[in-house]
Parts: sequence; structure tokens; C-alpha cells
Amino acid sequence: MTELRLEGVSKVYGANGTGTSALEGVDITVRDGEFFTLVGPSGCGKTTTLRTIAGFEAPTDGTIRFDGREMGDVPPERRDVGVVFQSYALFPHMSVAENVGYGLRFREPPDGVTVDDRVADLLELVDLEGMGDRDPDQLSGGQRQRVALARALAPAPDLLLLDEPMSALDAQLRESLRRQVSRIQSELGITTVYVTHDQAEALAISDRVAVMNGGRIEQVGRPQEVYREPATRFVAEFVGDNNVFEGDVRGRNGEYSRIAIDGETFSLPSIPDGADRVTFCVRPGALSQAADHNRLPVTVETSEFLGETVRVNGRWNGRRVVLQLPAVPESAELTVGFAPDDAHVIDLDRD
Ligand SMILES: Nc1ncnc2c1ncn2[C@@H]1O[C@H](COP(=O)(O)OP(=O)(O)OP(=O)(O)O)[C@@H](O)[C@H]1O
Repeated sequence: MTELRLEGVSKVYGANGTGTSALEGVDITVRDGEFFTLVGPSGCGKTTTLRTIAGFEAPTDGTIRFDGREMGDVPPERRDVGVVFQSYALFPHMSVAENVGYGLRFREPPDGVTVDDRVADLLELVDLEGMGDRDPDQLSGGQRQRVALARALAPAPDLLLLDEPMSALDAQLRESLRRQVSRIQSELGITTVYVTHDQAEALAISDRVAVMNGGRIEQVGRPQEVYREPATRFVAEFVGDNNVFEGDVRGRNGEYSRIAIDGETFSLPSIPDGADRVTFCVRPGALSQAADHNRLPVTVETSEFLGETVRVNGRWNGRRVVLQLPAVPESAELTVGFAPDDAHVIDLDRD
């Protein structure tokens, strides 16, 4: 099994590196057996990162190592990497079994088993036993992606790379495939890098997540860390709904700091001396009408019924505010508050 390391990896497309800068100094360590996800908006460099790991693109700068071994001169077919792309990319004129067996064209099956046995094992692993004789066009989208996964896993690669493998599927199928991928990954214990623009999917499926933006890594952490303790404003706003505020630090009040925003005073957990400005965030679920601290009046603009809760979009002094309430509010004006400990400080500045 394999540890993957990216050290200062940059990529500039175009002749002589004069075109688009897609990656800027990306440092990532993916631990042996880990399910690691690259998440970020369209164009942030996720696919480019995956393609440089696979060897389909050469980095302009930096180093990629598998278990300490530099991959610079190693071509893709000698990297022991299984890749699954967004589109199914199955061969339409080959049966399901032939598609899976195609993964073994460069390599003998592991442990001396026959190709047929290996293909049968893999079809069982992806819950497609008995479907080997079908053509790809006799399968659903989810089943085709499972064939693609079986094909990638056939030669027992050291590393599995998945580039938005579920994005062409409907929501229900996506969730069921997500559970299957998760089960298979932990059964095999294979080091996996997964790419998605869907932050909810990233949080649900990963051991750790790297949030990318503009070719850079904004934060790497466990899903709970990235969600509860975003390191940057971008992460706070990209991962789940959030409210980000900026205020002036106005001294202490016991164990709390006093913060002024538009002349109103708020209490936050104690802020280190020397900071004049603070950027902090409060999750929608932490803003409640019952809270008696840090109250702010909100003008409701839209309400979205989500089943268990209602997402309310509103404004406070011109700022966008998102609330998560148990029911659609009865009035267009309401006051909510938050407990100081529910605020997370993102950034501190001096004037
Ligand atoms: N072959 C290429 N030639 C030139 N520029 C490219 C090429 N591939 C990607 N880019 C550019 O590099 C940047 C990163 O693209 P990349 O595909 O890695 O992003 P992404 O995060 O995977 O986006 P998406 O989620 O839309 O697939 C973008 O600005 C893109 O336009």
C-alpha cells in the first residue's frame, strides 16, 4: 500500500508554461489507506491535481512521491494507479467481463489467480455478480460506474483515483454508489484520492478533505474540522451554509471579547491581545430566536422548506444572513441571537 505526497506542485498549461496557471504550490500528504478528497469549485485545479498524480500531466514545478519514490520520470502505465473518470469510458463493443478484464492487459492478476477468477471476484466486489456477459448499454449509469471501478481495481493498484465518478448520476443513485465506494475502499484499504465539487459528498465520504480554491489548498482536515473550524473565509463559505461577519475588537468582558459591528456590541470567545479586527462565522443552526446573547434583527427575504428544517435567507443591515429554523417564520422581521461559543474566529488583523 502507498503513501502519496505532493510537494510544491505547480502546473501552468500552455507552451513553455506561459498559459493558465492551474496549480500553485500544492502540498498534500495522503496517508496509506486513507480516503482523501479534493473539493472545490469548478476550475480550482482538482482534475489537474489528479492528472498529475496519475502521470497524464507533468507538473511545471514540484515533486510527486509514492511511498517516498519520486514519480517524475515514471509514465502513467507504470505508476500502479487505478483511475475512474466522470464519464463511464467503458468499451461499448466489449462485454462487462471483458471491460473489467481489460484492466489486466498490462498486468497479470495478483496472487496467481486466473483472469476469469479475478474478473468474477471484482464483479462480486461491486455487486454485479452474474452480469459479466451483458453489454455496457444494458446497464444503468450506476452499474456502469461500478464496472469502471472494477476495471480500475482489477490489477490491484497501489492508488485509486476517482474524478467526479458520480456526477452524471441522479441524487439517489449517487448516494447508493457513494456507500458502495466507501465500503469497497475500506474493505480493500486502498489509498484513494477522490475529486468532487460537492462539499456535502466530500464531508460524507472522506477520512480527510483538502479544500481547493484558485489552484491552492485552503485547508486540509477531517470533515468535522473543516466544517467546525474553517481556516479561511473561503472554506467557511464553501463548506455548508455559513454567516461570516467582520467586526472591531473593543476589549474584554471577563472571559469574552467585545466586538463592535455597525455600533452594535457582540460577545465572542476571548481574542488574543493585539488584534483590532476579527472575521468570524456562525452556522445558520446556531442562530436562534430563543438565544438571549448577541441578538440581531433580520429581515426575511426567502424561505426554503427542507423537510426537517427551513432555510431562511435574510438581511441584517444589508448583510446576507442565513438561518436554519424549525418552521417558516410568521413575520418578515425577526430577531435571532447566538451563544458566544458558537462563533468561530477565522481571522484576526491589526489596523
Ligand atoms: N488542458 C488544459 N489546457 C489549458 N488550461 C487548462 C487545461 N486543463 C485545465 N485547464 C485550466 O486549468 C484550471 C484548472 O482546471 P481543472 O480542470 O483542474 O479544474 P477542476 O477543479 O477540476 O474544475 P471542474 O470541477 O470544472 O472539472 C482551469 O482554469 C482550467 O481552465
